[in-house]
Amino acid sequence: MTSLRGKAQTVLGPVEPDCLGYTLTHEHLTMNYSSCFCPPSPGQEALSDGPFEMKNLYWIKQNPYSHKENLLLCEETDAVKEELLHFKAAGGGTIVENTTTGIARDVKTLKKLAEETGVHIIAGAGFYVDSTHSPQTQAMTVEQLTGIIVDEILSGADGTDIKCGVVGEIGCSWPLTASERRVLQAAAQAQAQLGCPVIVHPGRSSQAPGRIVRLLQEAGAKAAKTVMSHLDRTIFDTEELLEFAELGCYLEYDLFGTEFLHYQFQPEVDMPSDSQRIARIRLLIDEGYEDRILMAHDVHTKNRLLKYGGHGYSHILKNIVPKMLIRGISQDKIDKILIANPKRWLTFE
Ligand SMILES: CC(=O)NCCS(=O)(=O)O
Repeated sequence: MTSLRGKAQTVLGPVEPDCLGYTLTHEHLTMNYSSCFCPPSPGQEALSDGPFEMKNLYWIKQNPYSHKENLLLCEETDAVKEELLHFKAAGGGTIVENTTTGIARDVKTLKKLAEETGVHIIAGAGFYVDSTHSPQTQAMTVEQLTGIIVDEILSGADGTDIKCGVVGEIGCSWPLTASERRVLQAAAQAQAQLGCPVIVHPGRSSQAPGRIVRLLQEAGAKAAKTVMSHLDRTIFDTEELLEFAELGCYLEYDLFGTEFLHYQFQPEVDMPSDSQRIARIRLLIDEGYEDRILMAHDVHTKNRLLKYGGHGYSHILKNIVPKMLIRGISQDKIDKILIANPKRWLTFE
């Protein structure tokens, strides 16, 4: 328990959770994803190094991780600011910015964006996947990692006094590496000490989410303060999904707007469409999990921005909510998913 009890913590300081409003629980406003570059298919190297052009946009949409410039969301602060103003005009209130150590978190830029747009921005503490862990991170004990995470929440991140308000996204590969396991245990200890929200990026296996939640629980975390991200690309089987839901964590469908034929990180998986995501959410509501569902876009490459012909940060509010209503999901349930559930998760206990 800390003085943050009953509050949510934004990059501008603690706020009353009632003021958060419509909340996207998994986005990035500035990050560098070059560490996850996927070499292009033979013969496509020139496209990979080339600039954004109208005639390349479809290729970039299908191969987002093979276009080098596309991975540099950190270069687009002006465009992101404009988009945050659109998000606010569409009724948006809060964005949880999940960039952690390893993919170029920039809390100073987040603070400036919050000041200039009036959107509440909540920054993430902790570490991304193992391939981005520094040798120092790899060598740390759970206690040392816990100390860093707690400090990022209580004192400030990256040498600033700008404080994080969630732990994560904590990056996990499949299978989990030893360093990732220690980071998860540290996230759990930070949660036990501070009562803070935690959010996890699972490895690409349907077994990963369950393993992670159990590991967190064994290390002292509460499933009810934990979000499992990227379920859209991770659990496809209905029985497996409902079994996982029983563990009691938040179930996040956060790749809205991502529609492609070929999922570069895992070609054997068919990335669902937005309509299929809505159908999964409908199923979870029908099965009684409406208090556990969260939604977001996880914008993390340039091509997802309006500036590059993408869907932007307002896609859920402008396009997905109307479609959810058409599919029989009531406004009351939508408000649970986009307001009440994020608020409960983001409030420190
Ligand atoms: C930034 C990030 O981790 N995005 C997730 C991409 S994935 O394809 O869902 O793993």
